[in-house]
Amino acid sequence: MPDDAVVEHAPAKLNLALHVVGRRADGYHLLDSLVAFASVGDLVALRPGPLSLRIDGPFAEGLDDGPDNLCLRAARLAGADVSIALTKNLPVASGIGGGSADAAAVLRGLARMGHPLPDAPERLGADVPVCMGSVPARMQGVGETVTPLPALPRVPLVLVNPGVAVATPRVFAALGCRDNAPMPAIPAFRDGTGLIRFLAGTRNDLQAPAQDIAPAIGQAVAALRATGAGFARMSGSGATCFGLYDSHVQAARAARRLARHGWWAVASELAPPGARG
Ligand SMILES: C[C@@](CO)(OP(=O)(O)O)[C@H](O)COP(=O)(O)OP(=O)(O)OC[C@H]1O[C@@H](n2ccc(N)nc2=O)[C@H](O)[C@@H]1O
Ligand SMILES: Nc1ncnc2c1ncn2[C@@H]1O[C@H](COP(=O)(O)OP(=O)(O)O)[C@@H](O)[C@H]1O
Repeated sequence: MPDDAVVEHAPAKLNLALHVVGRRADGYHLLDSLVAFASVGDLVALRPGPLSLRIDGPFAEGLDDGPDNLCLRAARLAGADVSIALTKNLPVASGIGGGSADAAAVLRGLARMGHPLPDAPERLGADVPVCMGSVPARMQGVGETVTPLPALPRVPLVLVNPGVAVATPRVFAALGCRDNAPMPAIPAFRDGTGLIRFLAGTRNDLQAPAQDIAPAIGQAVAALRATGAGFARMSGSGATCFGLYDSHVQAARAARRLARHGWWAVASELAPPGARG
């Protein structure tokens, strides 16, 4: 029987740099972030039918498939009745935007099925606008200002999650200073070395407060460096960390070593534009 599913890849979002540069009156923080996407991600498949959600995949357990799931919230925002199958490959609530990526993938898929994109997708989450395009971008404001950047080099990387949950609001609340300097101007990068040189002059302002809450994050970053990463940092509000490597062989070997700690560790690469898994 032919399958009429519309399939969308929901790539992991990486905050390669994340500067917190202020705070709005409503408590949301103003950000300045270099966002990229990895080739690893979740998968959503949409089929015509009454609104429903089925979840499988390595991180399906523990993720609620009820009405608050971001896939269903996205479909409701678009006013669409659709049957959604989500393959959850990314750890939940871990700083790589899995929920936002899923919501954006549902909206993209619905657009392919003829449903107009809803206004203000940021109502679903601060990371949804950048996940809509899933291309490298400078993200500012509270996430609603997205400026696409030229393609990044396809740098081999490893994502590692030390298995600790850190709640995003708690990390923001633990920030020492909320008025930090913005990122420097972002040049075009010819290779991974140029990208790493730039990142060395940037920060993730959420890493120190997240590490105070969950010291395993510091251990994960140190372990990435010990496996030869030329650069390692936490993404978003954590706890997932990334390391950038010279080669895919080195990244694959590092992921195998890091997994021996009992951590989720996958080798991937910075996704080329248009990559859809
Ligand atoms: C920190 C970031 C950086 O990309 O990534 P993650 O760690 O979530 O991946 C995002 O801004 C998170 O985006 P998202 O996870 O969609 O956040 P939301 O659900 O909108 O907000 C969760 C909570 O985080 C805090 N929050 C979020 C975004 C922001 N700019 N300022 C904030 O203070 C608020 O307390 C808010 O109630
Ligand atoms: N489809 C989904 N995938 C992941 N998380 C979801 C989803 N729907 C709702 N959530 C909820 O959204 C929150 C943020 O999840 P996620 O986007 O994975 O994390 P983060 O914003 O830290 O990268 C979690 O508390 C989770 O329970």
